[in-house]
Amino acid sequence: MTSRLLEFIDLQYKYPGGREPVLSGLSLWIPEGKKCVLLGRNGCGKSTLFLHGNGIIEPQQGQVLWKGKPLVYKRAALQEMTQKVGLVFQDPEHQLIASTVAEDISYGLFNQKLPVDVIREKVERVLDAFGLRELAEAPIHHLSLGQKRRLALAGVMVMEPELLLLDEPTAYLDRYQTKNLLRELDAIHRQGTTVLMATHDMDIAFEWAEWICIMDKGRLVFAGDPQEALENRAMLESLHLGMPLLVDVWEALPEQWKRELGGNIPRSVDELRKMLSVQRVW
Ligand SMILES: Nc1ncnc2c1ncn2[C@@H]1O[C@H](COP(=O)(O)OP(=O)(O)OP(=O)(O)O)[C@@H](O)[C@H]1O
Repeated sequence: MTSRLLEFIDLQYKYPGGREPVLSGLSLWIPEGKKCVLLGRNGCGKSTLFLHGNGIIEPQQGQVLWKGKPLVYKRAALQEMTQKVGLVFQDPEHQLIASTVAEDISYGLFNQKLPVDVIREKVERVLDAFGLRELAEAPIHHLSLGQKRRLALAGVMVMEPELLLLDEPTAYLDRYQTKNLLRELDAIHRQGTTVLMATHDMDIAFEWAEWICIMDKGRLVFAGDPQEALENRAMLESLHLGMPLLVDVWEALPEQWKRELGGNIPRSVDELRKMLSVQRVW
């Protein structure tokens, strides 16, 4: 049975001065070891939920559980949570605090009071893993947005979190950068980290995720695997999420081809290409 790594139970949250609650009875859980996507339109509360995920925001009502145990809202326990649950903000400017790349990556490790040689070794590893070696001494304000985003992810991954929360990581990335990021996330996932990405992009969700959660108006409206989400076409369209492009392509294929291909919508263009070449339909 899949275990629940992080679980939100009946969360309610209204920002001070806000008219409506942003989260109104939201319950969802993140299955351990899966690549998960959180979908929902602008302003439905995805970022607010993420801020509950590692204890930055304390629920006004409801509970957050980590491996079945309620979060403890005390300094030491929260510091531990920010190590276990890495949060990458949508805007890297909200995340980067030190003056150079290497300093920024090491910041959390110094907070953990690790020995200097251990810190140095971890920073070196992450500089290589994220292709930041040549920028190690660069001032942060010299970096491009794409480099800042890469650095924000590196600064979180150096803490070796068990769960990685990414808030719209593909916003403002071109197709090439998006593909690279998804490849990086696959590598992170293969090394044992559970990943949850907030996005509006159905194509990414369908191609990449193993588990999809959909929020609307501060509540969960769907949780399940991507194929199951596609069976709820009316729901996806009513939430203005639309269908992945591959579904439209699939639907345009002749009925006989679809039958010969086994009736399952391919998850990526590569998969479609493979199916078509195996079946020799073109
Ligand atoms: N600090 C804040 N103070 C007051 N209201 C806020 C604050 N942060 C967010 N909100 C409001 O809460 C609602 C939910 O915002 P949130 O950023 O959680 O949604 P989201 O689903 O992540 O949106 P997006 O997809 O556009 O990033 C919005 O109406 C937003 O204006």
